[in-house]
Amino acid sequence: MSLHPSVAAVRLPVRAGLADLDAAEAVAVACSGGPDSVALASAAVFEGHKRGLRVVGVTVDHGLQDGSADQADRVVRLLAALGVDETLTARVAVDPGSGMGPEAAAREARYAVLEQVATHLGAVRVLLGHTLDDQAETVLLGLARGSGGRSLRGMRPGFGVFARPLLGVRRDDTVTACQVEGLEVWDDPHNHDPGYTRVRVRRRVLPVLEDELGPGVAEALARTAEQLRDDTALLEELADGLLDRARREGGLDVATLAGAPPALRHRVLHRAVLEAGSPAAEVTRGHVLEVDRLLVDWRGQRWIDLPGPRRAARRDGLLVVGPA
Ligand SMILES: Nc1ncnc2c1ncn2[C@@H]1O[C@H](COP(=O)(O)OP(=O)(O)OP(=O)(O)O)[C@@H](O)[C@H]1O
Repeated sequence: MSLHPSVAAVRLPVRAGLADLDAAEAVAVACSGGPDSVALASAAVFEGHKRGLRVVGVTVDHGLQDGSADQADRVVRLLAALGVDETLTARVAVDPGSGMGPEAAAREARYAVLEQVATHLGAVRVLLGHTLDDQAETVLLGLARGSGGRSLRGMRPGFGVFARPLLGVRRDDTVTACQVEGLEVWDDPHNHDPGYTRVRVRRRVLPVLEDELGPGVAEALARTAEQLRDDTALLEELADGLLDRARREGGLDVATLAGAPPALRHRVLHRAVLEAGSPAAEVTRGHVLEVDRLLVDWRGQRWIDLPGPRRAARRDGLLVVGPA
């Protein structure tokens, strides 16, 4: 019997994503029980074992919903049935006082614990099930917020120990792959709650765009992200150099930075403000442009107030950002 195209669509990038690992190394799959990460786990077991890798599962129970412990147990059983070598459930309490929204706080806590558990299990990589649809939604959400390249570049295919091998795979394929493999997946009620902007983008906005503009819109949005990733990588590299120098010299050299193109100036200033301790969620483009005026349109202003509270000021040819 030939392989179903959706199963092949999921396995192919997983195989490619494991190709650099040596036999007997371990890879972890982060599984929520939803179709994306279940299809991912199935493909990882198949492709990983073929290469002699140990494949371990990790599921995180945030305890945010009733029955979440049962849900975690179901994922553990499902992963065992798939043939995963070992699965751990990590229970994480989300800090309500973190200043982040509950979703962002849960995500932050999840990545931290996934990395710890993976290390504990001896895994050199942690696979996440984000798909091309997730990427397209991220780009659309960013566009609607007026975000710059750093947001519109979307999710990275890899960062630290994490890898997202399904970033080029449509969600329809993960869902179909689970169906044809007879895998019972969890239908997260959050994914139906129109109170979430992402859910509305997924269920209402993207389908309209695909109807009106033709299929391939999601792929096009994902390509936008990819192109911006290249552009922003160059910008980040240049910014790194200027920020390294600023750390050595106790501030950003005004003459050098004032002569730099706006895209680079703004990037450097944004990062300098965050490094000085202004909370990311509170720093707007308006703040960055105001600090920029200290460089390119200086009319003797003494300092600029920033969230934190922090303050940016010119001092002896340097631009310094620090506590107010
Ligand atoms: N509770 C969890 N435990 C382990 N991994 C998780 C958990 N929640 C999310 N992940 C990982 O992060 C990826 C993206 O999560 P997100 O919440 O965006 O999607 P999801 O709706 O949970 O997707 P899926 O269809 O895989 O369940 C998942 O595919 C999975 O790899």
